[in-house]
Order: sequence, then structure tokens, then C-alpha cells
Amino acid sequence: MDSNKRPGDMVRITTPELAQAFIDEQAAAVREQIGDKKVLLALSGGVDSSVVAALLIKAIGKQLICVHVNHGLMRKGESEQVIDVFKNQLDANLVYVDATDRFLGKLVDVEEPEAKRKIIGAEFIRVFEEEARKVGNEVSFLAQGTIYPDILESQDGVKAHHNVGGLPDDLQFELCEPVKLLYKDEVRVVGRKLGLPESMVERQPFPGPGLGVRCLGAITRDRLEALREADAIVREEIDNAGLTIWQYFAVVPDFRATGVREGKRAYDWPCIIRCINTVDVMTAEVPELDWALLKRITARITAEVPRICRVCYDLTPKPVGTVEWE
Ligand SMILES: Nc1ncnc2c1ncn2[C@@H]1O[C@H](COP(=O)(O)OP(=O)(O)OP(=O)(O)O)[C@@H](O)[C@H]1O
Repeated sequence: MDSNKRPGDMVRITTPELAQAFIDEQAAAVREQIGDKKVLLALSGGVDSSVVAALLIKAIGKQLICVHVNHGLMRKGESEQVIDVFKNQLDANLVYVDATDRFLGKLVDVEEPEAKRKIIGAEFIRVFEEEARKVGNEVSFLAQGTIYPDILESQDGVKAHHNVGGLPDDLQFELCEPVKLLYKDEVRVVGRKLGLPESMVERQPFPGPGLGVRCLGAITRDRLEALREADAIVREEIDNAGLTIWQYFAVVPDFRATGVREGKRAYDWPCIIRCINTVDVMTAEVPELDWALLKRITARITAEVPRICRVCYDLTPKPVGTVEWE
């Protein structure tokens, strides 16, 4: 049987009971596969790699080595949450790499969006490879948060399904992909049953290059910091309003606008709020946010975030605008 094909009679995991049965079954299969060997996992804090980490911790405990790379482009509190959940609560074998200076150093004066994406992707592979080499001799397996849509897309030729592609030939591990036959909604049900916090299980999609593609043009530390704070306010206010929106975040462009603050001229950045609803991400609509909510977000960002003097709401559906600005 093709192990990359979901059996036609596989029941959709929709309840905690079904999730528990899946966890028990996979934990046993993982123990069987891994034996007393060690497993390496790149842990982003996103849903897929977090669920795989929690499942493997349950199955093999400290035989799992998780590597979390903070590239300096994470959202506010995200790397801290990875440390809190996995190191403090689940007692994982977690390697935390603060590579902020490396990434931001490489990105100085790089304006072109595709160049930024390439630099961030290549640097991620380099950092992960370095960490993999440190433990390479004792590790035999690489765990990945591959899920079923990744496999279907790779069969369609849309993209390669290996989540952490690009490791050199001499660093090839056997793969361990315990959620590869699950759809995203099932991964969330399993994650919840494994005790991951709701904010992690329901985390909105976030591009690999992180805030790097929302801090438009050449990234500077001060503007990146302003973006991180503004983005946290947008997410907090929309969460508090109890709205169900697919993706909502902030963008800070690399030009400035005139304003007035405490009676003095300000010449600071604008902040753009981007919200979209979509079913398949091929097209997207912009939700009609309540005016009072938009005003509250604007008031908070302009009062709380240094160097932001103006807030705009992006009304552009996809097409013609893409979800991300870069
Ligand atoms: N900052 C990071 N630190 C460690 N690993 C990372 C990081 N960013 C990405 N990865 C690894 O690369 C994989 C692919 O990242 P991508 O951004 O495409 O997320 P994804 O497929 O949605 O998975 P996830 O939900 O786990 O983030 C992740 O599953 C994780 O293994």
C-alpha cells in the first residue's frame, strides 16, 4: 500500500475521542519506527510542526530534539511561546537559536521582495544545517510537519512536500511524518487533545519569511519593531472582538507621512491593516470591519507605537491585490 495515500475508509478526526485514538496509534508506530534512536525537528511554533513535536514528546520524550530558529522576524511573543510551551510545560529537549543578528545583517539594504524571501529561506537552511551538524552523529531521523494537502500538492507538482528542504546530501535523515495523512482541521483537533494552547492550535497562516515581507522594502530594526507592536495590537483587538477572520495583520511601508504629535510636526510611518476572508486562498474578500473597531485600533496604534503616525485599512480583494503586500 502507498504510505502516502490516505485510505478511503480513514475516518475524519473530528472529536477528542478520535484524536486520542490517533495519538495512541501514532505514538506506538513512532516508538516502533524510532526505537532508541534520536529525532530532529525544526519547530516553528506553527500548527503542523508544533503538533508533531507534542506527539513525539509523548511518544519518545527526550529522544526528540527540537530546534526553534528565531530569525528576528517572528510576531510578538511567538518565540517566547515556543519556549514556554515546549521547554517549560512539556519539558522538551529544545534548542533555541537566536539568529536575529544574522538574518537582519544579511537583509540590510535589500529592497526587492523576492531577494528578501530567498535570503531568509537560504539563511534558515544554513542555521538549521549548523544545528543539525552539531547533533548529526547521534540523530537518525528528521521529523516533519508534513500534512496531507502538502502531499497532494507535491503530487500535482505544485510544490515539494518536504517541509524542510535543502539539507545537504551528507545530512540525510530518515523521515518521520506522523501527521502526513491528516487534513489541517484534523491536525488542530489532535493538537488540542495533546494539550497545546488554543492560540497555537488556531494560529493563523504566517509566511515562512515572517514579518520580513510585511516590513516593506529594505528592513530596518526600528521599523520592524514598530510593525511587530502594531501587528500585535491589530491581532489583539480583532481577537477581543470575537470575529472570525481568516487572516489579519499589519504592514508597515518604507515611506513616511506627515503628522502632528503633541503640537509638533511628526514625520513617521503609516501602518496598513490587512484583513481577508477566503475559502481556498485563490480569491479573497475584505471583511467590512466595524467602524468603532477600526477607530479603536487606529487610536491604540498611533498612541502606543512609536514612529507610526497614520493608519490605513486595505480594501483590496484578491484579485487584484494578493494577501501579502510583498
Ligand atoms: N523559525 C523556525 N524555526 C524552526 N523551524 C522552522 C521555522 N520556520 C519554519 N520552520 C520549519 O519549516 C517548516 C515549514 O515552514 P512553513 O513556514 O512553510 O510552515 P507550515 O508548513 O505552515 O508548518 P508549521 O505549521 O509547522 O509552521 C515548519 O513546519 C518547520 O518545520
